[in-house]
Amino acid sequence: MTSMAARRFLRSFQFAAQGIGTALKREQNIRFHVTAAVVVVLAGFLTGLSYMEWLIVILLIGGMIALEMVNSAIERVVDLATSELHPLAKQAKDMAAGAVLVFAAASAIIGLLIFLPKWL
Ligand SMILES: Nc1ncnc2c1ncn2[C@@H]1O[C@H](COP(=O)(O)OP(=O)(O)OP(=O)(O)O)[C@@H](O)[C@H]1O
Repeated sequence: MTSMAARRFLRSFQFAAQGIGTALKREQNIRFHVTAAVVVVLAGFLTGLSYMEWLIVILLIGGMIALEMVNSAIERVVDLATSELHPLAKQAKDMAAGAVLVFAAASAIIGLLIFLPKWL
């Protein structure tokens, strides 16, 4: 990689890190997901998970936080596009929120399928 390309890559990385920082600072939902992730990881250590189960848990935690950040980004873009009430603005925000709900429900079910048999 040329030093120019490396610098550009590093800058993109810095902007992404700023995005994560902003999300943590401004979005209560994302702080909730991060807290929930810490609880799940602690529960994973206490319960004892297999290699595959850890892979799934890490994928779900990362996916959940990433999707919540995309949802927050969509909310901002919609608010930037219009300050008026518009049916498309509502559809965009509600679909993004719905996507978060779908992934959260799937994650919760998979989490229960992984943890419950070990606890019962
Ligand atoms: N510009 C808009 N036009 C039409 N409906 C909107 C608009 N902005 C938000 N809504 C709708 O109003 C409802 C409440 O939105 P609200 O603004 O309270 O939350 P949000 O912007 O979706 O998220 P947050 O509370 O995190 O800012 C949602 O159904 C949302 O889709």
